[in-house]
Amino acid sequence: MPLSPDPYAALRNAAKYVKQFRSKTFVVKLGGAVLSDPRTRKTACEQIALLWAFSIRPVVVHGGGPELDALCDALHLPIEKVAGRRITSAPVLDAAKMVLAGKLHTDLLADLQAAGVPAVGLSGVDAGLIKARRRPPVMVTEPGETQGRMVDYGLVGDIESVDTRVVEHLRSADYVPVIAPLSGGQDGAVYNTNADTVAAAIAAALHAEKLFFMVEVPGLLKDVSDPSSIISLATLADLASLEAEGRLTGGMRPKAHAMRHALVGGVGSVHLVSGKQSDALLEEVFTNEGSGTMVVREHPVKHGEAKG
Ligand SMILES: Nc1ncnc2c1ncn2[C@@H]1O[C@H](COP(=O)(O)OP(=O)(O)O)[C@@H](O)[C@H]1O
Ligand SMILES: CC(=O)N[C@@H](CCC(=O)OP(=O)(O)O)C(=O)O
Repeated sequence: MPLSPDPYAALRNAAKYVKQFRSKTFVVKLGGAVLSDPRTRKTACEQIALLWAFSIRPVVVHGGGPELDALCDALHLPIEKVAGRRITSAPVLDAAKMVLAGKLHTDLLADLQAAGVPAVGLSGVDAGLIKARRRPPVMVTEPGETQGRMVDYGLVGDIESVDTRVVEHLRSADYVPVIAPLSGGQDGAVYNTNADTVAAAIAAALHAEKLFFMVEVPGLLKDVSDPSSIISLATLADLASLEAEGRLTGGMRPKAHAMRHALVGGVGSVHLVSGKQSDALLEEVFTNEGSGTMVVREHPVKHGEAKG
């Protein structure tokens, strides 16, 4: 529901949340679908700028899957994803570096800067921020399949540790870190790591108040083909049921895993909001009803309590 049409009532209501979230850390993960359209990217940056203006401390993590698909296509490299994660050969990893720590990353920094956010770009490789090891071949069962199959993801990194010192250093000087989903391994290795996984690990390591995923859809859907089937509030148990029923497919699978990781790791709540609908992030933060899906560990918000 949008803000109240009475501007003073809206202001009073929003002020409650501004006070509650002042100095709190919000990790905002921008998905590829939001980033690949310059208009939605700009709108997302403007919303992040408003959080920043209200003394909320954002840390941005970005994806870039669709832009990487486009480069792989142009370079005649195969695009293979299993359970929402990319099989990454050496040439695909090179393409990932070009997109995720190159063009897309720089364009996002420029938009954040234009919106008034003092953004500084990093990847997980910088100052050992994200250390990973190569994912060994794993058994994966896709929704609808009865039997799993062994998948070798190639140069995909499973996160082993997060060293937030460089992030804290930037934040202590009032910069906003913007993190690309690459990770560093032993002996100078670089790995491709899913951006949802990175966002969850960063949010947990920073003890973030909230983690937001800005996505193409309005929120978590009971039926992915029906945008009106949005679930406003879910617990981890609800998420597990949806997964068991095969209702989470494609990119929502690593996201579900990431949500679980963040909440178990101590993040207060995880939110899935539209990156396409203007102001959906602000609505989720500053209104009682919110706009998307709020996921909490176990206890549903008490009846009548606000979502914000
Ligand atoms: N139950 C579900 N609810 C919402 N989205 C879902 C669901 N199951 C699958 N999806 C898909 O997951 C997508 C989000 O994952 P992904 O494409 O990886 O996002 P991004 O790269 O933008 O972070 C949605 O756009 C939607 O197509
Ligand atoms: C291992 C793996 O899947 N890495 C992802 C990294 C980018 C990403 O996660 O982008 P989105 O958030 O837009 O999906 C990839 O190569 O697509």
